[in-house]
Amino acid sequence: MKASTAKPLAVMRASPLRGRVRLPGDKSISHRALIFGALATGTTRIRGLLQAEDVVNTARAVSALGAATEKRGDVWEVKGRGPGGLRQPAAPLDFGNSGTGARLMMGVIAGHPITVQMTGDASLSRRPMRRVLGPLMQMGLQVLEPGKETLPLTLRGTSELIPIVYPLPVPSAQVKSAVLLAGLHAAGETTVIEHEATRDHTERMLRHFGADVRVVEKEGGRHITVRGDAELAGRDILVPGDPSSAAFLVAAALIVPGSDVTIEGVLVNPTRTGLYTTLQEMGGDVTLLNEREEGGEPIADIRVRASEMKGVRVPAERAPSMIDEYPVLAAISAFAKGTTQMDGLAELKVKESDRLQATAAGLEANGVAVRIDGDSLIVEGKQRMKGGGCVATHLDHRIAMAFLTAGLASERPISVDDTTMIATSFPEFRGLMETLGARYQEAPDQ
Ligand SMILES: O=C(O)C1=C[C@@H](OP(=O)(O)O)[C@@H](O)[C@H](O)C1
Ligand SMILES: C=C(OP(=O)(O)O)C(=O)O
Repeated sequence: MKASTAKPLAVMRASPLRGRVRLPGDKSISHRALIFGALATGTTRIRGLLQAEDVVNTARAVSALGAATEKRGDVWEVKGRGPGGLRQPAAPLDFGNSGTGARLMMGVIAGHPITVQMTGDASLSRRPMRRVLGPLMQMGLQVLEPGKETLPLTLRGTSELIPIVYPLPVPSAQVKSAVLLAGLHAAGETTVIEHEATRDHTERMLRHFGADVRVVEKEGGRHITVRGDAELAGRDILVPGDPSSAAFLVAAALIVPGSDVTIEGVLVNPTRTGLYTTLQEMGGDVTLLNEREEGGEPIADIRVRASEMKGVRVPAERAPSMIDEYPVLAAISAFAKGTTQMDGLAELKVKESDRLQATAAGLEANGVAVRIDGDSLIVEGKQRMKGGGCVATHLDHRIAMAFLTAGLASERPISVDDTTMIATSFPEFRGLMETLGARYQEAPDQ
């Protein structure tokens, strides 16, 4: 039996998707704008902040730490506390479903002499925190439940953090960012070394706030250094449209015959655009128009038209630049001609669900030949998807949206067992898809 709060949904076939839309703000940038604003001296004004549950939880957390956040019209204001100025919260901080919120805030808490209990939902409470706690403990953070590596956790920070040089053992922007945020409060220079480029919004935005961030490419790695006497100054931030949310609209337009959709103002930072490169290689008619820069990030309008696609091999080194897009890429690979092989997907196993398993199971339930081989996912594209299956979403928004996208072109309707998690990243998903021509229908509880 499913929990009674689950909201199953079925996809009805779509007429051609057409129109121009603008998407809500990027989730990664939204979290960072709130957090950096809280650390800065003065007020930060954020336009285009994503108003989804993950980001709302981060806003609540920074408020509970003393940095008041307030919405005035379409601008979010954060009253920064200045260096070392966050205070002990009166209650545990609940990060809900959000790995980014929880892990980045661990880096912030590490540098303040406060004791903080952190909690999350069932999905977040299963996700590995050692990857962040390890380096932060080297710097001086204490975990009051020794040996425990999952939420809930109680952390005690210090105003005397020790700077470190930390080679990232996994390609994770969350780990990189947590260590750099702690480094802002350490005595001296903290360096993170990454061998695979992960999203660089922390580096870009810290500079925008006035921090001294140096990036040096050497010995095949990026050495990112921050100085610990940083004093950030409150800034204006404009959050571009989220390319990870745009992915569902782009994928839908590619597979529904006759579609022609333009999505305006999408972030096209090269550390985020692996999916778009891949879709172009598959023969997808995806064009970036009107490329420009806004608020230190590259953005563009994305035009996409329904296309016949062919299977490709997606190299492992591309994974960090499209890590959240594999469920939807795998789902629409079924509509391509031939095999699509996606390599280097180990990190997919530790997201909101084990996305490697959940994606493969969802495809199988809908008549697609798929297999997992080590860290690779291999989908046999037959230019069609039978459909008719119900997909188990495991508290994972991207699994839900991936199959609510594929179902727009499947032969029989696809349903998902729960849609509530979509609100964590993209509450407007259904409304926007319907504006373009998609149709969904509440499905009976499974
Ligand atoms: O830093 C970020 O904003 C994010 C980094 C990625 O996670 P990892 O750092 O675990 O790869 C990504 O999956 C997540 O959606 C957002
Ligand atoms: C992995 C994701 O987010 P987070 O790690 O912040 O929960 C995601 O949005 O796909």
